[in-house]
Amino acid sequence: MAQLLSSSCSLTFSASNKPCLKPFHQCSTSFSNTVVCDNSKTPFRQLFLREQKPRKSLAVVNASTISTGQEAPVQTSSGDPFKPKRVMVIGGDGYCGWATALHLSNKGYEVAIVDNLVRRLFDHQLGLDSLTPISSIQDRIQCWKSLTGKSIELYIGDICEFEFLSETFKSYEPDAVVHFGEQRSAPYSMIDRSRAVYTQQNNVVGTLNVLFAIKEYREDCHLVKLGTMGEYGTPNIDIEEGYITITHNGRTDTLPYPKQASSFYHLSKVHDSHNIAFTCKAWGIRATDLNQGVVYGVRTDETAMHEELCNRFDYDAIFGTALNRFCVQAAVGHPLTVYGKGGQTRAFLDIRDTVQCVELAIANPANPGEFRVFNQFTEQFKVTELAELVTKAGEKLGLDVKTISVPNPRVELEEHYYNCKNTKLVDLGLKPHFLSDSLIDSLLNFAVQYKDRVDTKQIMPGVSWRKVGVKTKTLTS
Ligand SMILES: O=S([O-])[O-]
Repeated sequence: MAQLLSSSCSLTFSASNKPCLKPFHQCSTSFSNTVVCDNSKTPFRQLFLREQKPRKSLAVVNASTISTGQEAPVQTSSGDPFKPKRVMVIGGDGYCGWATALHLSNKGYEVAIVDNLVRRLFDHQLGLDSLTPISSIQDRIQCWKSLTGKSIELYIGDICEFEFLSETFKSYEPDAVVHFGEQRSAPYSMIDRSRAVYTQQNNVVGTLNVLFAIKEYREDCHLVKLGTMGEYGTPNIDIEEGYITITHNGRTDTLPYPKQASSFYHLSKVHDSHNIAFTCKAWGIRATDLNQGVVYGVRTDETAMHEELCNRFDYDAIFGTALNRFCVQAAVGHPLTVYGKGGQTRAFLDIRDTVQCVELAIANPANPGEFRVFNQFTEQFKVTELAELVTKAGEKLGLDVKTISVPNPRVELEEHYYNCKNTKLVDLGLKPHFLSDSLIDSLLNFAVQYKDRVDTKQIMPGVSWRKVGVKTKTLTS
């Protein structure tokens, strides 16, 4: 069984290859507006907390105010206009999930967070920590309520356990599910066999369970699923939004764009996409796959409202995303670590655009049976370009920023063609926050503010795509 909160960071996986998480939710006591389950046998004392839902209708973003490009208004299966109000955010305690849950709540949606808090557990297991101190999910939600008067319901549990998920669905009755609840790190999935198996089981089974829950209990519910631009790999042709029209031997068809994922994590997202596409066809599920680029930034309008709402900011080699990591490296005088030649081009977006994109997808739902794919990013950069931008911004602040090339732990092209389409979210009304000097300045200042919390041992890559083996690793560097 996993030894939680162990300072020696020893980690054991159960025979089923899952980090041992159970039992996170066994409800027993109910009082006032909260249902609490306390399993005090786990060192990580978990609460299953569900505020009783007020059934009053709230002002919601009106789908009809934003142009969808669709000819007929989106309808429920009974023919009424479909206006989502109740949104379930799976993975709502994570980096993108927390920012999204608050944003949707702020915009007038009723929001429930579903999370098993495993992301916090990964940090304990691997000896990592967010640059920013983050409050417990219970304190975060309480703080939001006292600042805004808005309630967010909370369901703690694992969506891979169908009984938990079905109870949650029946209780909350979502109109839309935003699914961030996956192991989201490529390096994590390449640490060892057990993490590779965990990533694919967790991600693929979790999504499959969500699809079954929608079919069984909420057939009009719109699934907004976080995919990744990494599903496409780096083909030597333009990357379209989900589909490509091909003429072959004189015949033409529009087909799913080829997938060339390059880690067990990215492959889990490819498998998800196939399962979702199939269930849209077979069962009439309505779904949007948001193939998201690399997210940077930390503040959104909502998380900036109070320090207890502060989002996590990962800078380590497992969960840290490129630009955020470079800013922390610059702040503490660690050279920026470019992997290999650094000519890898990727698609990027500001976390303020993540929350905007999800809101747009929800407000403009897919039709029943439709499997939409949106490429969710705003700009493309080479890794070396990002390093140059951070170097320049650092110099302005008086920081001495150096860049080094480290042996590339990944198997990937280090120089390649890359040109991706991203018009669908813009057509729905996305107003991008492009990467500007002022954003990099503020990220750098942010990193400087918290630099005493930086553990430089977390920075260098320790997970190799070629050396991944069957022996369970307790440390990654
Ligand atoms: O919270 S996450 O996505 O690292």
